[in-house]
Amino acid sequence: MECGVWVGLSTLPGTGIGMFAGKDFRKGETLLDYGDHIIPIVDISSKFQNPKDIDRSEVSFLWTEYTWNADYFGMSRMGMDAVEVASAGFGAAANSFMDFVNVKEEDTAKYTVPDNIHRSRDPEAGAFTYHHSRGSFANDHIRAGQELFVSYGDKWFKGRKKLIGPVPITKDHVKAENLHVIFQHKLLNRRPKLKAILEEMWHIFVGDPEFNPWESSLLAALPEKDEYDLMEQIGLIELKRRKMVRSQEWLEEHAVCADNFYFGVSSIPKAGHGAFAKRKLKAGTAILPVPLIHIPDRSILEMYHPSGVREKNRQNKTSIPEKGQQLLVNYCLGHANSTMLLSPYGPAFNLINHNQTRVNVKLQWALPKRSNHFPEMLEKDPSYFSDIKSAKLAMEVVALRDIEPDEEILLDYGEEWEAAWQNHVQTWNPVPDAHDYVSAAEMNKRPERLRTEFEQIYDPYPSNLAIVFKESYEHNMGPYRDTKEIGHKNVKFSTGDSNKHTCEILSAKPLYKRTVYTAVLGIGGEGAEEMVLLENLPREAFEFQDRPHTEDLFLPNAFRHDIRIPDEMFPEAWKNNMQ
Ligand SMILES: C[S@@+](CC[C@H](N)C(=O)[O-])C[C@H]1O[C@@H](n2cnc3c(N)ncnc32)[C@H](O)[C@@H]1O
Repeated sequence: MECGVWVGLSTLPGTGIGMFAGKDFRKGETLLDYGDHIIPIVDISSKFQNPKDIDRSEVSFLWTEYTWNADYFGMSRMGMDAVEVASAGFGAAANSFMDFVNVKEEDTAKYTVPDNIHRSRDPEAGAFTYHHSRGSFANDHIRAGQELFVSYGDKWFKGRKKLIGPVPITKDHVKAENLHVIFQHKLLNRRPKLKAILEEMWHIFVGDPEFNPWESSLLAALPEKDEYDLMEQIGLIELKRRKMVRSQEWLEEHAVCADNFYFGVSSIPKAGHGAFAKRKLKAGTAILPVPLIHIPDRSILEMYHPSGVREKNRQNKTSIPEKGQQLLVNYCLGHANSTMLLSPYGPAFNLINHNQTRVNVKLQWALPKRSNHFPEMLEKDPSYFSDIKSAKLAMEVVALRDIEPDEEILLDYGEEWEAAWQNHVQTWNPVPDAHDYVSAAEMNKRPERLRTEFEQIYDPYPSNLAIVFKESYEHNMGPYRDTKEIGHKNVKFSTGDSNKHTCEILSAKPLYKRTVYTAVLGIGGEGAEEMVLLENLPREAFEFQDRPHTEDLFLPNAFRHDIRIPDEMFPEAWKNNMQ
């Protein structure tokens, strides 16, 4: 069967699912016809400051093991507190093995607002993410069957030794092989250089005060006992590489293809982006793996203003959600009678839209032989899942009928979702000031001259916008190096990004057929900032930024509803919330 990327059990024992190449890829080639869908999870840490949550001793949120820091995507300024990013697809579902990384993930995502959706007229505003298509590429020549490994970075593995044990990090395999050579051929053969070698070993084992053989990522890189002869012949790297390959037959039986779709704007007006069939898909076949992160208590996704949380902490009151729910809710699977939500973290599922008349796919629990799905979990109470620190559930998307190439993939999200959506559209009204709203992304495309602080008094920008100075500009160019420190002041807002600075435009003047600006920048951290006056700055040195909590996903009237799991497949044991 033709398939570029498969999802099945990883070749790394005990690590759940992995992703596999279904064909050869040249270095630089794109792995899938769609990138990761990017969903921000905002201010989630403020949940942990909530007395109600502290009472519950430990709040478990498994996504934190899979998310990315929003700094990578320039999204950290969205919230008041930390912003994490769910990068469903390679960013969350691929394993990492540092000496064998063969996939490069883009560190940016695309930003588009399809169908010109605007909060002044469209009930769809803020109901889906505008960040998408984070691509992944082969960073080496990849052969069919090889497991695909992304880089989590050495730091990630070092920080998780207690949780997952020692895992070899960068260069550990070369070091481990050298260690073996030293033992076998130099020390054991008692060559005259014994002293130097012993010193080297001493350094490796004893010189490092942190060294503990059971925690050593280097020793973890050594092969199994019966593999030493083979290592002698082909080397440790090649030995390991051969173990990270699945045959085509294995993949067809034990994995599900993740390469059946491409990305596009939905055929449903204003529904956002969608998934489209890349090839003919046969009725009754599993056409997409859906690995799931369990969220035993959906209240973790209630969203509120962090200052509101602090205020409530002081008064020792339980929290009342002030800002609705995280956008992630719209991408989760749930049931009316349960606090449990399941959040898909593999590729493409987050793109699938709802339709009841054109529905062509359904969900089913995954077959354990071709996923990381443990049916016994369906017998447990939701509270049991709080202590489960790795994903153990999976579904599959199954074609209900033959699906032709280019057809949009559509799922029935359930009666309750449909009713909630109809009600939302019928009762929706724009928020006050919606007509004035222009997003920073839109504003940054406009070529017009920036308004000075004085001009903004009588002709203000929409209140969601701030102008910031980009430090990257400072590094690249610099006709204005002539800076003057002019004092300190309290910051108006945090740019949420150490490379961007708050600024005020004092004046604009023409210089060699272009406009240049004089601006005061605030440089420094929280609280008081150092003020610096810069002159002759071009427009490229500035950008508009959305102030925290102003983007569409924070709209109090944005639609929020989980996708409903059909009654017939929802476990009785999970029904802890009978209304
Ligand atoms: C799982 S996402 C589907 C992908 C989404 N279109 C996107 O661009 O990210 C679910 C969200 O898509 C939108 N959506 C899906 N089906 C829709 C429909 N039939 N009509 C309107 N909006 C829809 C809603 O905003 C919903 O909350």
